[in-house]
Amino acid sequence: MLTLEMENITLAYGSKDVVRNMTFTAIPGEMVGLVGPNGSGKSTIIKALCHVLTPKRGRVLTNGHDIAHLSFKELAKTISVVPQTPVLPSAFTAFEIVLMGRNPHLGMFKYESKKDIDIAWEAMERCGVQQFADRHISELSGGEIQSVVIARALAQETEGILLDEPTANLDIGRQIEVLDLLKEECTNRHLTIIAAIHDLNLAAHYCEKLVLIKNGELYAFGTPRDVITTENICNVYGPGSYVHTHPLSGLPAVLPKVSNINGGEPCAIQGS
Ligand SMILES: Nc1ncnc2c1ncn2[C@@H]1O[C@H](COP(=O)(O)OP(=O)(O)OP(=O)(O)O)[C@@H](O)[C@H]1O
Repeated sequence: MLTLEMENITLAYGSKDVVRNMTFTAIPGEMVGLVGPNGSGKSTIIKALCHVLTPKRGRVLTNGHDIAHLSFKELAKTISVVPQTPVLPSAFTAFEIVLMGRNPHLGMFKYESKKDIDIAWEAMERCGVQQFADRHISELSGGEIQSVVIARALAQETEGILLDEPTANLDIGRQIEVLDLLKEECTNRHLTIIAAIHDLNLAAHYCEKLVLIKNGELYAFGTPRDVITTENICNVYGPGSYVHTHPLSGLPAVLPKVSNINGGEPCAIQGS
């Protein structure tokens, strides 16, 4: 089981700090959503959590150990990553891409065993992409590729999964399928999942905790009910939306304010 912590992290590109003093913790069985406007630092945080980017200050801890001291292989056995724009070899089939998830588990100069092949195939079935197994990755749509890369992360069998906009290229039906699957994996296998998610309503529905980021700084951290309030959302994203309570789930739901465009008056603000 994996506890993943950011401890007072500052992240920079060159001399420019883009994330400052970021602290939060994700625990097993919890999905944590990174939410915030474009350019607020979500992808940069994901990069630091998988040690692609070294912090200027602060530490990333896996079960209390500084991630900087883990070997590449140890890290790959602990955390898998679904990037926003995966760079994949176009000549590979979808199955070969998913099988790559087994690489950290192979010995030196060893090929995949039948067990590795079974695990990769099962991950494809769980993600509903088995029908693409023999197709080259260059022949798949953006949404199909995204699902294949999620299958690769599951095949890696790590206790932590980081996802940068996992539903960005998916239609609403697939968004729900993918988030249902991640939620089920998270709950049943006690995984620790951190995902950058733009859609605040999906984030509120699926995540136990949210990290709300404004200009690279932590604006709020807590449950969706604590974090998604009209006041917080307007302060971070601007005044165009309001938060009401979803009639079925009781969770916060974000809608545009009624504007003069469709003849209405701005709505009274609720739930702040
Ligand atoms: N490689 C880079 N070099 C320099 N600056 C960068 C680099 N990558 C990102 N940035 C800058 O860092 C800031 C944070 O970017 P980041 O991609 O983390 O934001 P984000 O919240 O993921 O945005 P989005 O929601 O648009 O994907 C932005 O100002 C961006 O321009």
